[in-house]
Amino acid sequence: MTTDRAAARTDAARTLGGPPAAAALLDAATRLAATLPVTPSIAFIRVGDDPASESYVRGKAKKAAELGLHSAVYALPDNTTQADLHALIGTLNADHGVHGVHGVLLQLPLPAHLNADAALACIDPRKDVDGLHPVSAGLLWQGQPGLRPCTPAGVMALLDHYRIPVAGQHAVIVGRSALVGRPLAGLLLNVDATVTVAHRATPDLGDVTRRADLLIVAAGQAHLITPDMVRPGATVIDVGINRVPTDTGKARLTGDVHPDVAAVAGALTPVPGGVGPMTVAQLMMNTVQAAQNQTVHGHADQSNGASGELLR
Ligand SMILES: NC(=O)C1=CN([C@@H]2O[C@H](COP(=O)(O)OP(=O)(O)OC[C@H]3O[C@@H](n4cnc5c(N)ncnc54)[C@H](OP(=O)(O)O)[C@@H]3O)[C@@H](O)[C@H]2O)C=CC1
Ligand SMILES: Nc1nc(=O)c2c([nH]1)NC[C@@H]1CN(c3ccc(C(=O)N[C@@H](CCC(=O)O)C(=O)O)cc3)C=[N+]21
Repeated sequence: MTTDRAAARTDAARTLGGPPAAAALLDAATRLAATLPVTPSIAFIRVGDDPASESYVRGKAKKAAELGLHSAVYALPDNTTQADLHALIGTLNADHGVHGVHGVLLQLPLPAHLNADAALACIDPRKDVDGLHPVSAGLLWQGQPGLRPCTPAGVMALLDHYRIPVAGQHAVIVGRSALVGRPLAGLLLNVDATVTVAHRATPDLGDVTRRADLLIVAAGQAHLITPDMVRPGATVIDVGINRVPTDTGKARLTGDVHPDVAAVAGALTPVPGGVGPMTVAQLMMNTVQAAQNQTVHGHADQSNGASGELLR
């Protein structure tokens, strides 16, 4: 009877919704913030007029306000120079004290004439709430405490929330960006997964993805992952956010995973409503932790992140 019912269903996969897991993370961030002597404060820097970046920063600032954190958005014009950008970061780095800034987030991508890596490297590592400074990346790869990139850390929090086992599992990541794929590989390795990272030069992507117990896709290619590329019962995390046109002329968001994968996977994150909300929630947690590291005795002399909770 059970078998018949399972066979009749097209959506076998358990849906791993982002909002409940994000709510738990936001609640933890709120409780930690309440123990601090300061109101955590984050500065967003956005350059140019990319509509997606505008909307992401608006969403993050709104969430910060909901949690009672301070935030400020620095929207710089498209013709901003590298020196202007570094000067603003320097000012925010130096803004210490009771009403100071604890987190600095540089929204990517930047206009083509600007060097994002050079700008990210200017951020004080203690204020690197996006976890993209080379110091943060190095600490992650050494398995040391530090601020972790929000999307990869949000994926880990989502897996944790839904009690998806990671230790001993074969995790396959599609994508190797500094923002998502690479740091995710480090985080999974730190909790004892066996990790494979695939990219455009991987000759037979399906051959690799079919080996995954845990498949995480961050390629930015709508519906790249089809059902034949997924081992039955695997957990599939769809990080991709793709804007595709619809008949009505309005863009619709879709992931890197084809919807038919739901018939094969054991568990699957939706897009939207999956990893996206986790990214925003993790940023709030990182901001509160950065504020703690900068203000609470015993945390102040750390280069970036000291609490045991940051280890993974
Ligand atoms: N939900 C969220 O919170 C977030 C979602 N995103 C989304 O995640 C996606 C990835 O983002 P990001 O990492 O910044 O993107 P990048 O474009 O920087 O990196 C994409 C990676 O995917 C690989 N890739 C692309 N196409 C293929 C393919 N056909 N086969 C194998 N590998 C492929 C690329 O390989 P190669 O290196 O060889 O070029 C690259 O490593 C995007 O859709 C983005 O919008 C990003 C951040 C947060
Ligand atoms: N320095 C930097 N840090 C980032 O973290 C960063 C970045 N640059 N550049 C771009 C990507 C993308 N990103 C998302 C954040 C939230 C959602 C999100 O909340 N998505 C909602 C839907 C949002 C909508 O409807 O548009 C969801 O998936 O449900 C998505 C994507 C962070 N990024």
